[in-house]
Amino acid sequence: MSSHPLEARSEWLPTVAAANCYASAKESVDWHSDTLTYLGPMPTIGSISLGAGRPFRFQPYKFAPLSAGNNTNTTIYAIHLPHNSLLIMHPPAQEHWRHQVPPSPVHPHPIAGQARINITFRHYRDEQRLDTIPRCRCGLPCQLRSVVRRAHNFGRHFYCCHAAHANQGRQCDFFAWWKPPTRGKETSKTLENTKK
Ligand SMILES: O=C(O)CCC(=O)C(=O)O
Ligand SMILES: [Fe+2]
Repeated sequence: MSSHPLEARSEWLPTVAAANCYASAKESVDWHSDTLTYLGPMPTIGSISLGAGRPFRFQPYKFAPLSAGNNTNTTIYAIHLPHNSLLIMHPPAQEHWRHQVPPSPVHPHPIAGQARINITFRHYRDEQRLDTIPRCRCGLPCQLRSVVRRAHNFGRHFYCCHAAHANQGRQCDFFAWWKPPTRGKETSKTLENTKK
């Protein structure tokens, strides 16, 4: 059941499982929010941990609204992810928070030892497809993100150029606010070039 107006209206049915293998305690994932391009705004992500236990850290963005028990936006929270555990990142986990798996001591597993496998289950939304996502001036599909570094428009979703990773660091200045699909029509139109 969706509870946020921007969440997918359809039932959460994972269409993608993405696996990460951390061979040892040295392997880590730095601070980030998960890319929203195919998930759409306000996704729910299920995350299974297998093998060595590792800490998982999360921290609200500076301008995220404070909630009860969240005293300052610099607080870093850590939870232990043991073997065979399920972590569910509910909305607005990606828009208001960032997360990481730091390089830190592991709780070894009797068979896997230091190794940990993480599988995230993600629901790619019907309307967030390669043929509906806008293309930037480089001619490549855009990335969907939300505003995280400014108080103004905090949390608002936008498309931007994602060419740099495939284009030797070069990218264009394409910008377009994400617009919810009109009811009954699974399209993602955008409001191009309005100010951020
Ligand atoms: O390994 C984990 O528990 C999290 C990995 C992660 O953040 C990701 O794949 O986006
Ligand atoms: Fe992540």
